[in-house]
Amino acid sequence: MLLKDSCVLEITITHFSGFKWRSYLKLARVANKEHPLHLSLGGRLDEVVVAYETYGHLSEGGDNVILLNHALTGDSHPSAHTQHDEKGWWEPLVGPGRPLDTEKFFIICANVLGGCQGTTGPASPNPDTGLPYGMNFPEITLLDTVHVQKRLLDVLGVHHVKLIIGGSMGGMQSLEWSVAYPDFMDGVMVIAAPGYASSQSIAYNKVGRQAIILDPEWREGNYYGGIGPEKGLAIARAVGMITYQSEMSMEGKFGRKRRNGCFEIENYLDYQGNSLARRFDANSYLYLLRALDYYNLLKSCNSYEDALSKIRAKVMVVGVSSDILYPPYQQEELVEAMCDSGVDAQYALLESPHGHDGFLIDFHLLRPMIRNFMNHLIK
Ligand SMILES: CC(=O)SCCNC(=O)CCNC(=O)[C@H](O)C(C)(C)COP(=O)(O)OP(=O)(O)OC[C@H]1O[C@@H](n2cnc3c(N)ncnc32)[C@H](O)[C@@H]1OP(=O)(O)O
Ligand SMILES: N[C@@H](CCO)C(=O)O
Repeated sequence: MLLKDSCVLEITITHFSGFKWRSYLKLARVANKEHPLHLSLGGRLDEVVVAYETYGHLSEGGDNVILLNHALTGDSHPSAHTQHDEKGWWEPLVGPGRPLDTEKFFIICANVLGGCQGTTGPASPNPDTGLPYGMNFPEITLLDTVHVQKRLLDVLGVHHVKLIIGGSMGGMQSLEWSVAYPDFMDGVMVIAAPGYASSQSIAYNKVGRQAIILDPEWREGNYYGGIGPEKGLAIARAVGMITYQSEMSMEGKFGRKRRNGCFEIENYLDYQGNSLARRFDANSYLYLLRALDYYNLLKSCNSYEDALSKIRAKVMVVGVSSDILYPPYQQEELVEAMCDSGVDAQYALLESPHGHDGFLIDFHLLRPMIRNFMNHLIK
């Protein structure tokens, strides 16, 4: 659905003080009272603004679009726009002459629904009250984020994309895309993401959420303008960081080294936890972890096979050899099920010691994988 009154807004209102305005950030309203967003779990949003960035130029035929999806705590900034701009989370992969080549392709990256970097989320004002939603924000799924992205592409006049790509939560969104809008893309590349959230991954998320909601500063989610549950969020991130690494990478980096009376791994987890507490909204973290828990391609269909058989795109699934969060057998299982459903799907293993976050570190290994898949799409 194309909203006739969609427009780029001058500012987005958010009550999250860690929101970082970047000069290349663009905003689009993709839902309003006349065209609300009906959510998969029954809720509704009467106002949705999406924060996004674009790289390169849309070709005349509109056949050069790549949609790039970020992971849990990422944002719409995968790469610097100029040499003076801040580096992004996929800097070595996105840019002129890089595998996601901004001289050839029009690359779009949007902050997710429920996020805290410009797109509508729990820190946004509830249009009914003018106050931040907090925990009155409706429950969301990654499929809802996909519908929001689709509305954004409609607004941008994009009718087809060459590739949808992402790692971790970004990979899950890419898969949701391939099932929800099967004819909209030529290819989908999914890195370090499973076909559904495992019980173990839900367990880690449970601990993270508990750390936040048991922080007295969480105040049932009504902390905007105050301190907020910084300690709880830092603990939640520490748990997450353990799952994003591997025994080998931690042993290599920290071993049993000590400093200031603590093991270095403890210092590291404190540092990473506190860093996230400064740059991320705790309520967004709660909602996005829950969306990860709900992720299950079964949901939109009668069976996993039914869902996968809808896919028309060519698919490349990459597992990270040392990933303890979404171990490679989960990607192998997914590709096997896809092939059984008649999908043109391939599997590749990224041999990395860095664990789940290998997709944010081992760029030299990802580079040829992306290039090869792009060539496969162009054939
Ligand atoms: C799409 C997206 O997913 S976007 C979100 C991705 N970004 C994040 O997750 C942000 C958190 N950062 C990270 O997890 C990592 O930096 C990665 C995955 C991006 C890269 O991994 P690596 O290159 O192996 O970095 P590493 O895990 O060693 O972390 C480096 C940071 O920890 C700090 N650090 C390292 N050792 C210690 C220690 N013993 N004590 C305290 N701090 C430490 C470093 O100073 C550095 O800080 P900086 O990021 O402020 O410069
Ligand atoms: N470390 C990344 C990946 C998590 O899946 C992030 O924070 O988004």
